[in-house]
Amino acid sequence: MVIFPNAKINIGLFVTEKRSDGFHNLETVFYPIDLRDILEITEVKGEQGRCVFTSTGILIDCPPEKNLVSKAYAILAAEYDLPSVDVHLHKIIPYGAGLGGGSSDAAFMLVGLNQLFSLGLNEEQLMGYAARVGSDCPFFVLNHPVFAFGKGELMETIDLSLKDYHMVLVKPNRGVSTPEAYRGITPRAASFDLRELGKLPVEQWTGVIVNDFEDSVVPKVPEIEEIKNKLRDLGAIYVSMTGSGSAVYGLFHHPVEAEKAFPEYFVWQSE
Ligand SMILES: C[C@@](CO)(OP(=O)(O)O)[C@H](O)COP(=O)(O)OP(=O)(O)OC[C@H]1O[C@@H](n2ccc(N)nc2=O)[C@H](O)[C@@H]1O
Ligand SMILES: Nc1ncnc2c1ncn2[C@@H]1O[C@H](COP(=O)(O)OP(=O)(O)O)[C@@H](O)[C@H]1O
Repeated sequence: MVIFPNAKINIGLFVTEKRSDGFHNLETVFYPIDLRDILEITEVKGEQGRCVFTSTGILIDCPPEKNLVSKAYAILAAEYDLPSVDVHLHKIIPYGAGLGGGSSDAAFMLVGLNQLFSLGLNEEQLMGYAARVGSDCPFFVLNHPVFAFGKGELMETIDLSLKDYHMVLVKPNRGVSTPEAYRGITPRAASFDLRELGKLPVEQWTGVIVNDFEDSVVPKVPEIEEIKNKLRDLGAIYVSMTGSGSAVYGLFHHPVEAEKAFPEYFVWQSE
């Protein structure tokens, strides 16, 4: 089985409260984008409970057994008699980026195993297992635009489409780890109800739809501000960092020559 886990961007991100469990409550919109990894799951016949993980592409900075794909397998294998599998990930989505790539790989692994071995899990059950992998993992089970709150695991579907816009995504060479980014945050109340995002024209998002991580992350990765400025110079009508960074996206009315503008960085553009 070959599947293609996709990335997400955050549109607006308010970190509203530090919780007693050490996590933070947030309010954000998760929006799926068509930047994808490649994940191949192969059953090893006659064996049970073992997942051998290999990867190519971007080198992931953690051992195979710590990979979120292995974690997803282990969570299901603890409750179901799963045949052993060989899993190969071709990593294309940058990490330390705020694009949720690892969470997506894990969510697709859960969904893939459910299908491959006919486990009969419904969406709600899959989201429950995904929540044990990470806070933004359940989103990738749904994979349509949502308003997310709580730790990011609670979601309401929203009506929002960016298909009329061209998106350019740029990731500076330096990444940002999620726990480190949360450490720099001072929680504050949300200044806009992101459930209503679809009603606000993109042309009016600047200054209203903000990402609370930017204040603490940008001083550590000054390239983010340079990229935002360059995207604006290229004609972007809205620019923002996604998640805890360090990737930045811009929305345009027309396609632009982004690879030429950012030869030193990872660049992806929507079709
Ligand atoms: C910041 C966000 C915004 O969408 O995304 P990314 O930038 O990572 O993509 C998410 O909150 C990231 O979710 P995720 O990457 O799944 O985080 P987890 O693995 O659950 O948690 C990693 C660490 O981040 C902190 N954390 C995470 C989520 C949350 N709501 N509050 C937190 O304080 C905790 O320190 C936790 O130990
Ligand atoms: N399949 C995976 N893809 C990417 N990163 C993974 C994966 N599995 C585990 N990780 C670990 O997760 C870290 C990335 O998490 P994070 O910084 O939250 O990324 P992002 O903010 O881009 O979603 C990596 O540094 C790596 O150690």
